[in-house]
Amino acid sequence: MEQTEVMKPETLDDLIKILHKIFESDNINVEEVQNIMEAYDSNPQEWMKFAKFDQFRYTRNLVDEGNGKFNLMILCWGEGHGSSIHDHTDSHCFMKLLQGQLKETLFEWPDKKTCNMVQKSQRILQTNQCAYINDSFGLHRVENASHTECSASLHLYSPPFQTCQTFDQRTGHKNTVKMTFWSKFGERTPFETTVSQENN
Ligand SMILES: N[C@@H](CS(=O)O)C(=O)O
Ligand SMILES: [Fe+2]
Repeated sequence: MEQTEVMKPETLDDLIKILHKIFESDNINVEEVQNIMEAYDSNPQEWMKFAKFDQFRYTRNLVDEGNGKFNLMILCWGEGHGSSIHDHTDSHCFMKLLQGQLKETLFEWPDKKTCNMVQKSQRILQTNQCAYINDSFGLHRVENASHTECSASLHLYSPPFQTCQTFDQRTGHKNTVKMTFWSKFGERTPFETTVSQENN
C-alpha cells in the first residue's frame, strides 16, 4: 500500500519553509497543504507577535508573502466579531484555527433571478483544524460566536488577492471591497487616509 507521508512542521517558521517549497510548483495538491497546515501544533509563543486585535472588528495581519505565490496571514477575532458573506476571488483559501473556535456558514452563490441567498451548511472549526474553500464551493461567513474568548486563525490565499465581493444576506446584492492589513510582519500598518470599505 502506498503511504503518503505528512511532514510535521515543528514550528511556524518550519511550516512557512515547507509552504514555500510546496508552492514552488504550479500544481497545488489541496489535501497536502491542508494536512500540513493541520499537522502544525499551534504554539501561541510563535505567532503572538503577529496577532494584533482590534476592539471593533476582526483584523488581518500579514505574516509572509510566499514569494509572490501566496499570502499567509493571521486573522484576529474578538468576541462576537465576524466577516460578511464573501467570495475568495478565484483563489485557494486555507484557514487553520490557531486559538479558540470559529463558526463557518456556507452559502450558495445568489440565484441570478431571485437574488436569494441560500444557506448550505454550518460548522464549528476547532483549534488546529484546517478548513478549505474556493469559489466553486460557494460563499462563506466566518464568526467568533464566543462572548468570552477571542480566536485567531492562520489563512493562506493563493494566488494572493486584494479585493473580494461581499453579499447582503437579505437582498443578495454584492459589493467589491478592498481588503487591508492591520499589520504587516508584526508592525502596525500606517493609518490610511483613504476610507476603504472592508469585509467586516
Ligand atoms: N476571507 C476573509 C476571512 S474569512 O471570513 O474567511 C478575509 O480574508 O478577510
Ligand atoms: Fe473567507
